[in-house]
Amino acid sequence: MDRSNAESRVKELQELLSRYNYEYHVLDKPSVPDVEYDKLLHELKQLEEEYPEFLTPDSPTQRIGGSVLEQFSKVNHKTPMLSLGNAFNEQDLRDFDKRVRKAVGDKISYICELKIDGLAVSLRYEKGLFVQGATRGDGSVGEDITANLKTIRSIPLRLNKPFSLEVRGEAFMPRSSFLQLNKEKEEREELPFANPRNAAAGSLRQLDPRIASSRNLDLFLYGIGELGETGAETQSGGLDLLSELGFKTNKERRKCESIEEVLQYVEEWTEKRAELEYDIDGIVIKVDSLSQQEELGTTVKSPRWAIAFKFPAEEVVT
Ligand SMILES: NC(=O)c1cc2c(N)ncc(C(N)=O)c2s1
Repeated sequence: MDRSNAESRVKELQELLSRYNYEYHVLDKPSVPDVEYDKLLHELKQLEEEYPEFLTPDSPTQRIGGSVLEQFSKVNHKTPMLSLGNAFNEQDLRDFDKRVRKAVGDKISYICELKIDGLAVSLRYEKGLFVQGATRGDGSVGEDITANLKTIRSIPLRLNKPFSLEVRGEAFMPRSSFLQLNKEKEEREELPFANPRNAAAGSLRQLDPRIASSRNLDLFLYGIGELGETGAETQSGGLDLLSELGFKTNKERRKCESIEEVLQYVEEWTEKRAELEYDIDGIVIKVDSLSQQEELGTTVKSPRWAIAFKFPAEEVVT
């Protein structure tokens, strides 16, 4: 194949494989069998080896970086990654609703989202390209785990629009992967992980991205830093925008027009959370309007416009 054909074939394969990857890992609706994906990926790897000038950092072949890191460098979060205030029962939620109404009046809508039991991370994109990913750390300073996050196939290496923004989400390990990993650990007489959250945290803290890549991690995005730039007016609109940009968001979210509807949603998921393929440790309830969120503001450590209902800890069967 001559150079100019190689260049257009590389571009065609990068587009095609990014789309197939998106269909499989974000939409969970693959349009081609794995063997087709692997064949095309192999062809792209060969062409990029033969013509390295056509290799780009966002190519589907660049998910697993080469080097093993000595240590993680530090990342200062532009906007702090706050923690959430907790609610443990119906009265706590009613008190939250009262506080919100007192501050911004009675015209409010809430959005309820599943609280993923994983590790909070932030991803930074510049002109649409994934450039850096970090752990929450202490909320202001986290660890640079870009190489490990690149191995999570549902994270787009390039957005559908050349936006520069920071997004937040929860990295997690699906329960099936957790059970498989512990089975392999026990076979190797290694100490198993206590739960999927520890397994996800331990995997993202590996200095060798090849190990992180083997752990089948995933990520749900739920927040956009500096929302204003993107024109979203509500949290639910922000989630729709994240989906449009190619991110994986959790589809179980629900708009609630009253605290009664919030309580219903909490009740529903208290019952059926075991049906999910991943662990959740509660429900996050947020005031949907971003201008009302601004009005409510934050305390030093958590937003006044959101609260986490925590499920009662499950009795550990010994
Ligand atoms: N600490 C936080 O602010 C959050 C933590 C989490 C979490 N673990 N899962 C889901 C959400 C969400 N959908 O907003 C949030 S928000």
